[in-house]
Amino acid sequence: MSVKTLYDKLWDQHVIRSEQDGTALIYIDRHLVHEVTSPQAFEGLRLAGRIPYRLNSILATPDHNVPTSHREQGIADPISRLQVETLDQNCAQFGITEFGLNDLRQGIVHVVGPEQGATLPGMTVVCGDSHTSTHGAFGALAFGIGTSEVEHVMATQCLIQRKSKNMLVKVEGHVNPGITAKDIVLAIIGEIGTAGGTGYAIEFAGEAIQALSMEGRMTVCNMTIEAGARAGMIAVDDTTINYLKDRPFAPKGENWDKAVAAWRDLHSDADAHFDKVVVLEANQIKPQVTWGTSPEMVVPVDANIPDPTAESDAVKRNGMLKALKYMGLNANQPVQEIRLDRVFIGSCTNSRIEDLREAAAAIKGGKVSATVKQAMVVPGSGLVKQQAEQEGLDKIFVEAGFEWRDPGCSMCLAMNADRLEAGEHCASTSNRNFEGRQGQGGRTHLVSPAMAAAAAIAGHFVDITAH
Ligand SMILES: CC(C)[C@H](C(=O)O)[C@@H](O)C(=O)O
Ligand code: SF4
Repeated sequence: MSVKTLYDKLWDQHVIRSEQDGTALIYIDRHLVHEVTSPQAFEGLRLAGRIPYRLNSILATPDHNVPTSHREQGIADPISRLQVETLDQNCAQFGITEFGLNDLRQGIVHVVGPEQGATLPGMTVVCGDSHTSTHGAFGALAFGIGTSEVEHVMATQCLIQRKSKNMLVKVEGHVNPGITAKDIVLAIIGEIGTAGGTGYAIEFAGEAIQALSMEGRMTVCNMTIEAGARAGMIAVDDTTINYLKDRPFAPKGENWDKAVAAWRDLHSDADAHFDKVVVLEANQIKPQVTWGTSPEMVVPVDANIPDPTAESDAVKRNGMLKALKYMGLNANQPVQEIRLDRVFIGSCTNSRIEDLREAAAAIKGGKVSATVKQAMVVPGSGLVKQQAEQEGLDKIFVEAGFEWRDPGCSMCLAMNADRLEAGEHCASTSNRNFEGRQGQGGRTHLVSPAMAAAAAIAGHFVDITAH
């Protein structure tokens, strides 16, 4: 038997046909759908008189355009309302399972899929959304697709792809207390850059990755796309299997046992070849804060903002100057001096139960600083929200002065009512800090949930690992 990487195995198990020119037709097991990238796909099906090939492979939920408060009043913005209603109508017409706005199971599609056990090891998982890489945490081949591909998958259950190269990112040893999956992935992106993974499928491995919970692994794989790779993945182990047991969509009884036996092979073989290998030492990773307008513009919280004059590459130097201008920051300024106007804890990167526990723990009885206009916590799904309330986390947040919202993408991107005003600085647990991402002129700093919560209390960034 030939020696394979995890990616090779997943690929080989799904290829239907390969062509001489490198293109291949692959089979898709799971198709997740949200309201933004599906309307034209459904319209295309209708116009061609087609129906979805395998209905039970599809799971839909609205997330980007949903309001995160006063849901009983419906959706005020007409464009958002139309998007969400269109998804409802399409799902009803084609017979697709949808967790609608008022369903307890509704939430961000990348939180909902795994939570339901709809994302399983060994699957190919697609969604018209770049953060589909999240699902690779389960030893699945998961990647985002465009709207025309959404239609193609619905009609045929297949997709035309080219195989990527193999890249291994190994995080060796153990992280220090207070360092989370978010810090690990930001440090990786700081190291390899936002184009570092272009053309590769990345496998994350090493002791520090194995030590992560499924929530943490999802945070890491979620940001693979920010490192330039469409798919990121982590080998299956007991953590994966224990997480999935008894989830609604997971196999049961004898089928579960058979599935687990097959899943145990979902790891790279000992001598598997990777085209590129990057190694990080976990104990060198500090709490990370982005200072610029790209996730690679990241530094440890105890550092100063980099000085463009020290950068020899002219393209990079100009990028840094432009970012500093947009962010209203100066070279060499200590990161901990950055004052925050808003704090957002949520998004498909960091809105799972463990993230909320970490954020609540970092509050330590404090109150949101008077200089912070708004601090909000947006759970990733209705079920995460319910779990958090059962644990009393909502009370910790509300007593400290945070707003406790309903699930959705919320302030991760300005596609709903939650957004930044021009010039505002936001400590955000999301994954993108591009210009205008959280609202026109808004300034995003990507951090972990614990770092965001601590910054809300202090009014500026603080090193949560300092004694
Ligand atoms: C709206 C959607 C297509 C988009 C994506 O693909 O990622 C969004 O989720 C984002 O995070 O920018
Ligand atoms: S939470 Fe943010 S990153 Fe995730 S799917 Fe929604 S908009 Fe995209």
